Amino acid sequence: MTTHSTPPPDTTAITAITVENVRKRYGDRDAVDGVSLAVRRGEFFGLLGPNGAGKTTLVEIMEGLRQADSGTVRVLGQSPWPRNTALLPRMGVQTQSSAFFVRQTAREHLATVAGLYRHDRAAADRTLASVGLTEQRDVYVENLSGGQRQRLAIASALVHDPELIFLDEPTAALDPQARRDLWEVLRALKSEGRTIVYTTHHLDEAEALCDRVAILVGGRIAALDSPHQLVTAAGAPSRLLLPAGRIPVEDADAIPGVDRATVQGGSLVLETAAPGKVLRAVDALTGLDGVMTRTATLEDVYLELTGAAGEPAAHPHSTES
Ligand SMILES: Nc1ncnc2c1ncn2[C@@H]1O[C@H](COP(=O)(O)OP(=O)(O)OP(=O)(O)O)[C@@H](O)[C@H]1O
Repeated sequence: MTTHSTPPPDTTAITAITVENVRKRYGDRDAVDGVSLAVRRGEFFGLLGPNGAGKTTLVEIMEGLRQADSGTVRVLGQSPWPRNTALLPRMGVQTQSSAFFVRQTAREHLATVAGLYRHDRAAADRTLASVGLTEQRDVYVENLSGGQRQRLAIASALVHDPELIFLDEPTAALDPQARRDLWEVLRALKSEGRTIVYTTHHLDEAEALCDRVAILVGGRIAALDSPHQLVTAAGAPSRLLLPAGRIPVEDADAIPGVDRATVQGGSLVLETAAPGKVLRAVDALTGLDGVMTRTATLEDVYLELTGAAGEPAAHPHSTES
């Protein structure tokens, strides 16, 4: 009898990164404590979690900058550790401590980085323009503002046209307009089919940009799903806001469907799981002029999961990977 061994399926066409049961310990502290996840090709994948949750450690393991104690990691079908030089041209990495050639202008710096990857000056100019630094191209790196430097760090991660991009809090030092401009740059990168792994503390940003997010707490995944699914599954209450004083708080509390009524910053806030019913009741009482509704956001889910103590939630929303 002959036996046919079936080759393992080639998942590299659909999966950019696979992390299986990865652990990393520093002294007696588990920085990453048995994390498994898969990032799909072309996916905008967010990594969220409080300070010290293990995000940077996990990302550095994926990038091949740090060795896991145990578990397996595959990036674009290859192991990133020991330092895999074949992966470098295919990955773009922006970190919180990106290094610059400080005695160069922004343009010279980027052309130097492009040159390391055998890309030309035109690539440097294109990328400078895409992050809104054309006007600063002749400014020495050391004379750039914090936000401009951050944009140069992002440009340095993009200039060689990588298919997989790691960005670590890229909008941390950006003003609101630059932040929105960067969102457009990132959306364009995604629409070109690139995979983006995005660490951020801005939950609005994760909600606006990411296809899926993993919320890390204490080195473990507390939730992993699309922002929409996480918000829907959490069943967090909606809020109706009325100008304070329009209805006494006690009366508002007694409206059927209202879970809690409070006064916050000039508004009467009604928390409810039945916004339609409460809206109709408010309409009957005072009309709907000046009434605003706020649905639950990823921030509500995040705060519930991470809690004040930052301990892992007992019941993860999803462990899908
Ligand atoms: N090189 C190191 N040596 C010892 N402990 C470390 C080292 N790097 C990180 N840690 C510890 O591991 C834990 C996870 O840190 P990590 O930087 O991965 O968290 P993070 O989620 O990226 O946090 P932040 O949001 O503050 O950047 C923390 O308790 C941190 O103090």
